[in-house]
Amino acid sequence: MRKFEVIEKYKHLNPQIPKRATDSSAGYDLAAVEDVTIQPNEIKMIPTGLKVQIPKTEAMFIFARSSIAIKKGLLLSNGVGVVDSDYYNNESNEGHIMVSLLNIRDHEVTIEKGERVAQGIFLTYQKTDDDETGNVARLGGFGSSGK
Ligand SMILES: O=c1ccn([C@H]2C[C@H](O)[C@@H](COP(=O)(O)OP(=O)(O)OP(=O)(O)O)O2)c(=O)[nH]1
Repeated sequence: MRKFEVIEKYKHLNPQIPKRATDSSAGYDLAAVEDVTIQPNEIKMIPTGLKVQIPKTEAMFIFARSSIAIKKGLLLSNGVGVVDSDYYNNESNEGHIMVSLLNIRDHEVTIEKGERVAQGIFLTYQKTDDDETGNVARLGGFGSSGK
């Protein structure tokens, strides 16, 4: 199953289900679910109001949209985001997909509700021959696996 869904507590804001721009576009455009203002040199997490079901053998990678960097001076602060399949419905934030942006301009920049800030691409990943991770389950959201 590969499917975007709305996070319960954001239903009233009516988040857009991501779409691809053309038939050959690889990325599903991810939009902000509410207005967010980012100060110079500040990193802000942009809520999408969405979660995503992903097959176990895949992850969704969050890549930049070129236009957001060129027009607004916003970069993905983490380079590329990785959304793991077991992030979906985790107990701390239900699997909320966030886009982490850094403002490199010398003035504040506002992202408006519905503005597309990044793109999600589904890719398969490989395991090493001697991988022994086994059945370790994710408990929470960001940073939880290292706690
Ligand atoms: O841009 C991002 C990056 C991550 N995530 C979510 C999905 C991912 O499954 C989870 C954990 O991300 P990651 O593994 O990159 O963070 P970590 O700092 O290594 O935390 P953890 O210990 O939870 O893996 O956070 C996002 O929503 N957006």
